[in-house]
Amino acid sequence: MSVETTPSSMPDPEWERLVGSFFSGPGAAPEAAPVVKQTAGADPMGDTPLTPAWTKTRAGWKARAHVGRVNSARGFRRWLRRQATEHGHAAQTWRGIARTALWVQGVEGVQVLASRHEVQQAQRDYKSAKWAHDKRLIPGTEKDKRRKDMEAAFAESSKALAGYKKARAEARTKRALRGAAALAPVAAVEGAGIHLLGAPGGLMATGATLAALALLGRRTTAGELYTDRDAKIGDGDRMTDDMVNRVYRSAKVIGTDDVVKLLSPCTLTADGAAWEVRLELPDGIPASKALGATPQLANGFGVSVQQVSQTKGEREDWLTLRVTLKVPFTGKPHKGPLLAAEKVNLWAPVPMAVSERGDVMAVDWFEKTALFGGEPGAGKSAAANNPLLAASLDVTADFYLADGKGGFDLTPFEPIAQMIDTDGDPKKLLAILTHVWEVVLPELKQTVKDHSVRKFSESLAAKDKRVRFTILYIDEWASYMAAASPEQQKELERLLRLITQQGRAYAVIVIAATQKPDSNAVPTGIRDILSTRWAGRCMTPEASDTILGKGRATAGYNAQRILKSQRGVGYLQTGETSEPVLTQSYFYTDDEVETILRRAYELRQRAGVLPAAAEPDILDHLLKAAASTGRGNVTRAEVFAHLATVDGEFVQGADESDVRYASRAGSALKDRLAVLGVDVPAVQFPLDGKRVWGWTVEALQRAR
Ligand SMILES: Nc1ncnc2c1ncn2[C@@H]1O[C@H](COP(=O)(O)OP(=O)(O)OP(=O)(O)O)[C@@H](O)[C@H]1O
Repeated sequence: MSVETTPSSMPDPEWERLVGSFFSGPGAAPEAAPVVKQTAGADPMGDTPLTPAWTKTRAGWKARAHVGRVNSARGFRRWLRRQATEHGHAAQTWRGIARTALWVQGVEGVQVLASRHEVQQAQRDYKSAKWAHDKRLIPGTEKDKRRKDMEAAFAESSKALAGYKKARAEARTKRALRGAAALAPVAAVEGAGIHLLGAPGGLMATGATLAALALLGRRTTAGELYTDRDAKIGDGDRMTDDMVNRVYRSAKVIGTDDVVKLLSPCTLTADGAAWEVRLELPDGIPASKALGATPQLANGFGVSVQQVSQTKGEREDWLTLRVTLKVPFTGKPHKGPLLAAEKVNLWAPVPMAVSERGDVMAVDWFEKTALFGGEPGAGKSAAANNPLLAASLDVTADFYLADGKGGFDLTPFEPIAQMIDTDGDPKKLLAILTHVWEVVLPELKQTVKDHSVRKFSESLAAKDKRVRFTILYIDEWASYMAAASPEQQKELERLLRLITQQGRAYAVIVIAATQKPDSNAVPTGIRDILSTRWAGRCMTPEASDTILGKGRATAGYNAQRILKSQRGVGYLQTGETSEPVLTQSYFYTDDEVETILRRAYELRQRAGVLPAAAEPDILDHLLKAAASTGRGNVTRAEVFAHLATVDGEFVQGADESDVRYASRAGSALKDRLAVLGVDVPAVQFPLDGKRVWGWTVEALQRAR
């Protein structure tokens, strides 16, 4: 049995080990983890896992104190609420006083009353016997009889009076004894308190007396005891064994007679952010049933569905239940660790996100491919930035990037990318995929062959500089498909499938991001082989399942439940078989992205691995010539004059007439533009009072 209560801020040797090999550079190395001294023999039976060693460190004590404060505040709020009910402590004390007084008074009063009644009756009988006897003119025999009756009535009355007196005396004695019995302990405690501690002792003794009275009055007149039957975490109540069972029963996860066994006590986590408990489900109830009932459980605990998380344990009947006190991930974004890293080793796992428990989620990217999905604004680009920026700081990674949306997300990567398309142009994507398939992959395969190994590895990378990572990132594949012709679509799909299937062993990391993760967005065949999945907020459970796999939503991993306010939150599934974990990705602002990429550029410049600047094409020259006029247009003569300075073909021959030169240069220009697939016919416009042929900057830019 163990309770993991290590908060994110706590030293975590596992994390230190993980990042130890990941970062390098001054200031990048994480501080050495505080040494936690093991006290030998403190736990010979090994049965005290509830007190992890870190709790004895300074930070551990601090965390405990925080938990103590949270618990006290919550306890006080609960106590205040209780005071307004008949279970309030004042009400209990009054009931205790009344009950003690009743006990002291006892039941003898009834006997006293009865004997008094008897006395009254006997006296009435005596009076009437005497009245009958005192009458005159009564014959002697009758007189004697009446006298006897009167004397008997008198004797009865005297006896009744004596009985009454005795009953009253007895009642008094018993009351006095009970009164003494009730007051003696109070007096003794008070006396001892005052004698030993003075006034504070007296106060403490009074408190003890009141507590004893409250204890006597804890049952209401109807006989009810205070219970947490309706207690809910959302109302500030603490999680209890009873509460967990009640909630699982009302959520119909277990039957009314079933009981969930708690494998650990219900504990408030060390950071005071959540209640946590490990539990065992009764026989015949699979964990998936509990995972699918999260909304009902949330209802029972009085919290929102985002606050309840259940994680399957090592066994089918084990679960870890966590109920957070606030909706998680609505605070400040998590600062990414790359800001402090001078360079990165992509062979080590890349920290991507932080889980609800504050654990760092890192992904080992070798032999991995990934799909990032979620509605617009879910945080896909921000999440995908984590592997991209990490790769940028590893000079052995080459970038092939394509953005089908034609946005600006990838523009900062342009200076370090081997090939990039930020226009959503299927022709350019085709060129990228063709290059990766026909040039990059054969070279990588050759490298593996040369070393007679099966695949790339870190040790091979140390021996041969040709062992490099290839990052192929495609944002919004669906937009490319929508713009491509049917032949292009087929070719694009074929190439992407081949690269994804064959590239894994050669460190080709294919990452796709999509707003609408259906088969149009990423072809099913390709989607199925993308091993790492990140599902941000989705419109429907079906969309969530498209990213994470069929049946995940009903099993509790439903990205539709992610709130809009939970920025950058998504289920991260790091392998085909692993369980998705709700995480919030590290977030890098635009400025931070720029800072990291500037560092990446310098790193690559020093290592001599910057991509060769692409040769300007004929359209670039036309645009340059047009820009240099400052008029927004450029004449044919000006274009030819500029081209003559950069390209020999446009130099006028010594014996070439102006007309012949214009015709030859004109057709050369037309041919060159046709090779680029660009068609920008010359137009006429007025210049210095004449009409001349040329191009406007606007038309040239449109063609680009
Ligand atoms: N991890 C995060 N932490 C905090 N805020 C985030 C996080 N991720 C994203 N955001 C916020 O959400 C906004 C949208 O993120 P992002 O551009 O990554 O979404 P997207 O899913 O890629 O959107 P689109 O599909 O339109 O490109 C960001 O500008 C940022 O403000």
